[in-house]
Amino acid sequence: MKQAGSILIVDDNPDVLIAARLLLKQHYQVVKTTDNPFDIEAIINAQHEADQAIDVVLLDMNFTQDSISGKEGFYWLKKIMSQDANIAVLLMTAYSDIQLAVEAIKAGASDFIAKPWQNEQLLGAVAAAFSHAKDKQQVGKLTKQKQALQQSIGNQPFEFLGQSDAMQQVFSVIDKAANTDANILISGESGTGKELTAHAIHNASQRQSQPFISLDMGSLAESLFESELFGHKKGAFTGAKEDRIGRFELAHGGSLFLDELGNLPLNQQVKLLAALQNRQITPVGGSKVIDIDIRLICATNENLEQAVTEGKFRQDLLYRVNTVEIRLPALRERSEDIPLLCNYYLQHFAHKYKRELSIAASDMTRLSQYHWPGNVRELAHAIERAVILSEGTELDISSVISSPSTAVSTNELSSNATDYDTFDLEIIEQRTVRAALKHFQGNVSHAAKALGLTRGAMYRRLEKYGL
Ligand SMILES: Nc1ncnc2c1ncn2[C@@H]1O[C@H](COP(=O)(O)OP(=O)(O)OP(=O)(O)O)[C@@H](O)[C@H]1O
Repeated sequence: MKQAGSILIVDDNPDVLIAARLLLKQHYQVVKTTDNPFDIEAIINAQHEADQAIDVVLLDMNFTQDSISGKEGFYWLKKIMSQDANIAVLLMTAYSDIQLAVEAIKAGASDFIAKPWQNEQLLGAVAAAFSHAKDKQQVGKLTKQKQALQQSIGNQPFEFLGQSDAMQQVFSVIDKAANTDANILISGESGTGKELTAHAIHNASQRQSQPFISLDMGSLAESLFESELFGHKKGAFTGAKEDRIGRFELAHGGSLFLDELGNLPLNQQVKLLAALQNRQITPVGGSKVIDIDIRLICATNENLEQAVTEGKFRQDLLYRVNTVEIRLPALRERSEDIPLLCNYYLQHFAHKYKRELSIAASDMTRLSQYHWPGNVRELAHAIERAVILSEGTELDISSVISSPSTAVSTNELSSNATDYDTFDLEIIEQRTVRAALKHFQGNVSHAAKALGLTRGAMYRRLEKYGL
């Protein structure tokens, strides 16, 4: 049976091309030949586009008649390696020369073979070159996977805390569901800990030593969804300068976390559903189908059932992703957790900014009564800001609760954001952002849309104002 794989033979002698082709065609699926090394680049590109990327090039060392220096071979070897580092190049020459062989291998060739060859000898060298090419491809893939993993490690989550009954219930569902491969849908307002929950599920699952790959659908331009999810081939669209591995493939063996699932456009929902049903994907512009083994975790701060009713979200996709549902309570619904969280973040930021600080009992009561519209994210930012601004050994919570720019009383929330008692644009902007968040019950995407901001721009403002 023929082996999968593509080989290109480059030699200016037509007899050599015919002999090598006849032999290798019996063993490999794709065998291309050329007597002109200037065609190499175009053939490699065409094979790539046809999803039959060249794995091995069998390359003559000397193209000009009577040339024996091997210089041309080295020139084309370097060109091939810079065009596609995954290709293994097997050099051949009629003038067997150990010194040349050593130099060729030092320059990056996979091996060296002397002409005329014995068939068995050539087959052995080509098989070794194929295995070298597979190793190179694997290393390339692992390097990309490592980069993606390092990004997730960079966002190392905080501890996941909660003593309230509501959070204990959440932890219990995580315990039960983590070890199954069930798809999980996490819902809750912005800042309630949906991403932290996704990490907790992955870490408690049997996939914990495999990648955890996330994709925030809220911050993606519509044209990028498909390529981010499934990857693309070089040249698939303008700007696709090289192959890109999609998140599905990066997460293979591990967990894929799709944040803000409600933002996925309807035409992309069909593709996601097909990928989940078939457990296979095809990169944009490619034709090769790739098997995928992932555990899917999705999050949303939208009501997806309502989105189904409004025709914005596919019912069949919702059924696919919500085998288990976890609803995270807003912080104001579990105010008994507030002291625990305040102390945890106080300790964290006091250590970070090398401060010794505590929270007075009366201030803790005020913090517990505050309604925290931005949930735990707001609490963490508020504590960090207070740690920086406090002067004594007691945490000064005036920057959290009573400064005019950050304090939010129920009155203020119900007041019109554009009732000007100040013309300070920053304060007006901050109030407007708050009012929009309140209006959309903490739904960042909706608030951003209403304000005419991208989700990224909205998050920058939330950070800036510690919301
Ligand atoms: N239970 C918790 N214990 C400790 N920290 C928490 C908890 N919940 C959330 N946080 C912290 O709050 C911040 C926001 O959490 P996370 O990103 O998980 O929220 P989210 O619900 O995914 O938000 P969004 O919908 O805006 O993406 C993070 O810094 C996280 O560490």
